[in-house]
Amino acid sequence: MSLTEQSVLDSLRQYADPNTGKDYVSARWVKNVRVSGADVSFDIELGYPAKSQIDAIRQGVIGAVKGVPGVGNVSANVFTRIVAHAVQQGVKLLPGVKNIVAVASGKGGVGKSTTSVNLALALAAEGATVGILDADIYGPSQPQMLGIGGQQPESADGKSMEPLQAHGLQVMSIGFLVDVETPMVWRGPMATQALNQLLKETNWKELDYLIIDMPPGTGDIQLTLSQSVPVTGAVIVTTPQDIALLDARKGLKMFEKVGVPIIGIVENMSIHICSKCGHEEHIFGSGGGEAMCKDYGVPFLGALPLDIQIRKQVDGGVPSVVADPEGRVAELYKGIARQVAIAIAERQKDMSHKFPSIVVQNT
Ligand SMILES: Nc1ncnc2c1ncn2[C@@H]1O[C@H](COP(=O)(O)OP(=O)(O)OP(=O)(O)O)[C@@H](O)[C@H]1O
Repeated sequence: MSLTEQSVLDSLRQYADPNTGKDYVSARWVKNVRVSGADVSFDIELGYPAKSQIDAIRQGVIGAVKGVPGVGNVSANVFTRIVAHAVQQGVKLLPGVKNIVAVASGKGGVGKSTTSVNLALALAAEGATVGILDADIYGPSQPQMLGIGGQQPESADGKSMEPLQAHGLQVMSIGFLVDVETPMVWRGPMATQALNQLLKETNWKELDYLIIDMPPGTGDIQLTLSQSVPVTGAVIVTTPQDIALLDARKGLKMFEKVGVPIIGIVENMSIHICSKCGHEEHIFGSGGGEAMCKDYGVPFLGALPLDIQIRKQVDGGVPSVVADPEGRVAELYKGIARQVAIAIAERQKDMSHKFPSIVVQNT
């Protein structure tokens, strides 16, 4: 086989991405192949953040092309470019935000906020620009979980707000604006208006992903939000308890109803490991989350143990992914984040900017 662009592409088909299992030629992530004499260079444009894996991927693709007879020097430029993907029909993307992931739960207290913040931090750790919007009107906990409680956003023009910064994330929370100690009684329209304002009047800066920590439950507020916010996909958090699973099913149906794809389900507090003797116990039952995923044909993203460190770290303002980045729990969150990013990368890209907006005018 002589050295041509085609023979380079054929050799690259032999290398499967370590996360998607697919080759980059089929994914159309190979760009700018150049053959000059015996030397070859090309770009691999990953659709998901992979800072910790870029070197290994570069070695892998170079190795694949080195197998072509007659090849000399091979150089590969591997980088990530995250683009905006399609959202519900008729809903416009937000300026400065490429992809929105709604993290929801059918009921409160299952660990939705803990999962949201660790997911956001895991995406950021892999090199993405990430924001988190705490829309949990019933118990805004992100300011405390990120160690920035008591702070307030600044506004230069009196109309829009600057997000706060914590552990590399851009952060906005309903908790910055209301007194967390005296929870307000939110009526539906008031809550959705406040949350929409919070989302749209924050100066998000070039976000690859915005994680929204949704209010728990599946009532009117949640339904209106999932209809009006441009969501790329939803992650549902549940515990293995029957009652939580039942509520999670309602959450799943709510998103389906409004045309938001479900990225997958995270099972939290899945297994308790005794910190003294290491004994493992399924306090809330076992296998429920996975069974639910099978029933509904949605991916099971992973399970987090009921672990005192998770609680201590997040409640102390330094979530596990930052507190112990190489630890077992951080690895679990990173695995979930990777699946979320890949699911988004594989979705249809946003094409709305390619079409002119049609304005009907009476002249
Ligand atoms: N896997 C876990 N192991 C131990 N503690 C956890 C775990 N996940 C969450 N927690 C703790 O459980 C409590 C509730 O978690 P969190 O606030 O994330 O739940 P939530 O679903 O967002 O609740 P709500 O919707 O009511 O605000 C927190 O104190 C948190 O630290």
